[in-house]
Amino acid sequence: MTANVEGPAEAVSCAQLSYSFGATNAVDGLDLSVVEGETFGLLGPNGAGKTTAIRCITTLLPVPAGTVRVFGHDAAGEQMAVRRMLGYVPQQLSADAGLTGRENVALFARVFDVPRRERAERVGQALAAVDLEDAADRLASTYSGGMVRRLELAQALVSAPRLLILDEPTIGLDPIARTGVWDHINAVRAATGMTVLVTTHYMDEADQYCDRVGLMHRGRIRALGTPAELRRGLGERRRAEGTAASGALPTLEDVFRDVAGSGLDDKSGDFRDVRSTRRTAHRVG
Ligand SMILES: Nc1ncnc2c1ncn2[C@@H]1O[C@H](COP(=O)(O)OP(=O)(O)OP(=O)(O)O)[C@@H](O)[C@H]1O
Repeated sequence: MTANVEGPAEAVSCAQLSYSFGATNAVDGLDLSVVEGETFGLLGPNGAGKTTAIRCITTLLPVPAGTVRVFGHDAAGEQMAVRRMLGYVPQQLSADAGLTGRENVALFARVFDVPRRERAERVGQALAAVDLEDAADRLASTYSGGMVRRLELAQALVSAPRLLILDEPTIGLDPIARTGVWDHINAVRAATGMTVLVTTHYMDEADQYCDRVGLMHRGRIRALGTPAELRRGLGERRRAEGTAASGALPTLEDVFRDVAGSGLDDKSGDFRDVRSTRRTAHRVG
């Protein structure tokens, strides 16, 4: 491990991480570095390997090749130390509809070993951080989609993680609910200095909320930088090639299409849409 006397620590470091499902190389030699305190967006088309990489980082999948470190702890050899550092909001529903909001968060507090005498206060603080105090004693089955997402955020925050990992936190939410989720993430971040690693398919969110983004395609990062750097880079390249559209600066979506190329136009997008819609309907219904 390298001594890092100056500057922020590395919150996540993946070196040559690979993970295969049979013949499918889902993650294929991924190098990734997330700096402490930043919000890092992992973008990429369906099937790029984002969720698989995240599951390796959270220790939910093993690390068969390469290394993964979270604040210096090896995900392969120090699983419990890694888990104690992070809060994780997965794509799938993690709240129990048959429990109240408070009971759901209390369950996570127990699982994450929040000391018994601090639990009630910490659960209250986590619910307050996502603006769910008034609804805390209602069954989660009565919550809207946006409230469920905020509840899942409270579950992940109750252990006061140094690193919050969110897999598509705003998928299927209306624009106001999406803004609400981000406002709460950013408020906690401002108060605690927490690092955030997020995947999203919403380029506008990545542009607005992420300090840096990595565009993943076929298992590894193909473009990396601040959203502004990536947009500027594509603009300069197009001007040099003489292919710049008059007046219009490239958007992050243009960068995404440039990196992912024809991969965007295959069948997976349609399947994805269906899956997202179903997932949202399931959440809210
Ligand atoms: N449990 C699994 N069994 C077999 N193949 C899998 C499994 N999970 C993922 N894959 C495959 O691994 C590849 C990467 O999938 P992954 O879910 O990591 O991508 P992703 O970038 O998160 O996609 P999305 O944006 O659609 O969530 C895809 O080809 C996918 O079909």
